Amino acid sequence: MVKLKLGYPEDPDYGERLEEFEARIARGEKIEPGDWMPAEYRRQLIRMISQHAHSEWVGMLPEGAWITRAPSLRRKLILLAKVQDEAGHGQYLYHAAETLGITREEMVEALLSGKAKYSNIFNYPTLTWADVGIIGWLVDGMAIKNQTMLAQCSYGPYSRAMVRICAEETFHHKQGKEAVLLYAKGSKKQRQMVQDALNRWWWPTLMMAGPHDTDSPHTPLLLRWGIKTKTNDQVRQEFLNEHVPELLDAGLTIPDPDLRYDEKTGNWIHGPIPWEEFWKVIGGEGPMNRHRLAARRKAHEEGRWVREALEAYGKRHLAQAAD
Ligand SMILES: CC(C)(COP(=O)(O)OP(=O)(O)OC[C@H]1O[C@@H](n2cnc3c(N)ncnc32)[C@H](O)[C@@H]1OP(=O)(O)O)[C@@H](O)C(=O)NCCC(=O)NCCSC(=O)Cc1ccccc1
Repeated sequence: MVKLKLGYPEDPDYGERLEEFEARIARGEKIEPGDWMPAEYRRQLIRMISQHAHSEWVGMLPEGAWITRAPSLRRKLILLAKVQDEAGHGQYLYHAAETLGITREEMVEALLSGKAKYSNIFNYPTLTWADVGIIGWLVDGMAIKNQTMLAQCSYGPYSRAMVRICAEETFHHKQGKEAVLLYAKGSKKQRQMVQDALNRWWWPTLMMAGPHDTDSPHTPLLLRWGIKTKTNDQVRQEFLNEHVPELLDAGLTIPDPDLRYDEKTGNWIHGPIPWEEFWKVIGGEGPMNRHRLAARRKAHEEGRWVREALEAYGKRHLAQAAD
């Protein structure tokens, strides 16, 4: 897939280079695109950043479905801006991945052919308008916890993209929270609608942080090389500690009969997560996987003429500049 020019273990200076690379990370220096890096560091970053970019692009679909059905002009404007931001996040992330030697075409092909993963969370349907609020508050809430951790990561282009993305996600989070709090105090129908949305999105949101650390094959190496700066369980715990008290204060019921507060650690402890569902969803068998990929393929086909026009324009522009 990617032609790696540097970082092969058969390089006679590999040991020395690796030592210096790890020392740079330990000193908190950022690794930049032209710098030496182990082939596996590059591979892991391409995997993660491209999955992240795909998630942003597929992530436009569940909420995008509600743009034409928003209950007011204000809500419609907010949602339009949010979905547009997600397209932009995908762009920054694809660019960050391109600095590692993979092309946009290769990444898009991996997504459209169903080879690449993207976040489990976007394979669920948005059944009511309240889902839009819950996605903003909870899904963006989990995304922010994960991305604040990634903003500290050792790869410069990824960490810088995360800083900007997190600033925009904070707005997404606030608008979702504002909507949910309003509906939680609203009419009986609004309260039921928002509780139903919470019931459906709660467990998939907890799964978003990834499998438990004991079942996460990539975490040890990603931590060692500063790609991740916290583990999946640490990120999930931060999410719980912030969101559980706020959801309870809003008068909502969290659909976990085993959820409890641990006085000793100050942590909210969740009950068993239905991991069979997670593995099924990320294996392509979630409720909306086929639908999501079909929508992305359709958008890709319908955008073909724009890509071709841009290419033709670029070529003509270059030819004119050369004259
Ligand atoms: C934490 C984790 C997701 C997973 O940790 P790792 O150490 O990398 O993996 P680990 O060893 O723990 O797992 C083993 C296998 O399981 C896979 N898998 C795990 N979790 C998931 C999952 N949730 N979904 C699907 N697959 C998952 C994993 O890839 C691996 O499979 P592989 O070997 O590749 O075949 C990490 O990759 C990361 O931080 N990524 C960047 C952030 C990112 O992508 N964010 C996306 C949301 S952006 C957003 O929401 C913005 C928004 C909001 C609202 C609306 C619209 C947009």
